[in-house]
Amino acid sequence: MSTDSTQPGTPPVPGDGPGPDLGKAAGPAVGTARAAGSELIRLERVTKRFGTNTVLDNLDFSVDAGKHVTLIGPSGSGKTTILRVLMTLLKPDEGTVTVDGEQLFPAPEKQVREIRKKIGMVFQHFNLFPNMTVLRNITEAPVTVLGLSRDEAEERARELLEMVGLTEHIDKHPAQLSGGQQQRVAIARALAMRPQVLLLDEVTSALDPELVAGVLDVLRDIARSTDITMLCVTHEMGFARDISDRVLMFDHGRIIESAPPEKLFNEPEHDRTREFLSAVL
Ligand SMILES: Nc1ncnc2c1ncn2[C@@H]1O[C@H](COP(=O)(O)OP(=O)(O)OP(=O)(O)O)[C@@H](O)[C@H]1O
Repeated sequence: MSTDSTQPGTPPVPGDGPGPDLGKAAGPAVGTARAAGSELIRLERVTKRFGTNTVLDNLDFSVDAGKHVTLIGPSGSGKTTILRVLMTLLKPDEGTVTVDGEQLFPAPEKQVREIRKKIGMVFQHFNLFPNMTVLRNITEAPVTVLGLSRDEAEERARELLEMVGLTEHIDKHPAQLSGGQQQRVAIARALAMRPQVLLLDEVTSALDPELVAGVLDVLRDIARSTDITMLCVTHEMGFARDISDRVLMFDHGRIIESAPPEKLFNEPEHDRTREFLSAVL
């Protein structure tokens, strides 16, 4: 299937819009090259329950390489749970999850580790190592997990810090930075692993309002100038509109509407989507 698909019952919406222009990638290489258009993530009939609470309900969707897909919907509808399943932080009760053609549950530990290297995640709370400098925060995993030399890792880190506009803060510790700056370090740290897909979980929710725009601008730039696949959970509808090839509207653990942003935001088909958008826009 050449476009991101949705669960059965959701009408397919033609046209994901243009994919990223792979030829115009400027700045540092942030992802691992992967044929655009091939399927990178697939969830099939995924159900996750916490006790009697069904948080993901027989969910099907896929994301093609190079696409930017955004999950929106009310609080508690299961958006973050999807990202946590992809990160193998949670195991679904039913269904299959495939990343780059390899199944995650069950999978041998070595395979899980290899799949995890293909996935970068940025969390709501930046989760930086407080005792390490900015540079060390970014180089640590490439050195210890990927086996890069420290010189190679530092060269990559410097390119990424330039991209997120933090070159002059390279030797500082997280506590010396604003929340927005810390989040930009977290973005650089995720990209330093050259993941195929970047998962973004409400990355601006913990920031003071005046710091939100700087972080979103960095992410817009990454979306525009690189070929990385993005799966974002966000309450920033303007951002979702700007960067997404497809927006998925969640409610009660199901995708109730899936469409390119211009369609979903301008002409939503479902009453629930209209109701949600009128509350948040
Ligand atoms: N570890 C857990 N144990 C029990 N319940 C959980 C756990 N994690 C999530 N839940 C519940 O699962 C439901 C979905 O949570 P999730 O965080 O995925 O929602 P969300 O759509 O991302 O919400 P928000 O927009 O507020 O972040 C919620 O009812 C939440 O309370």
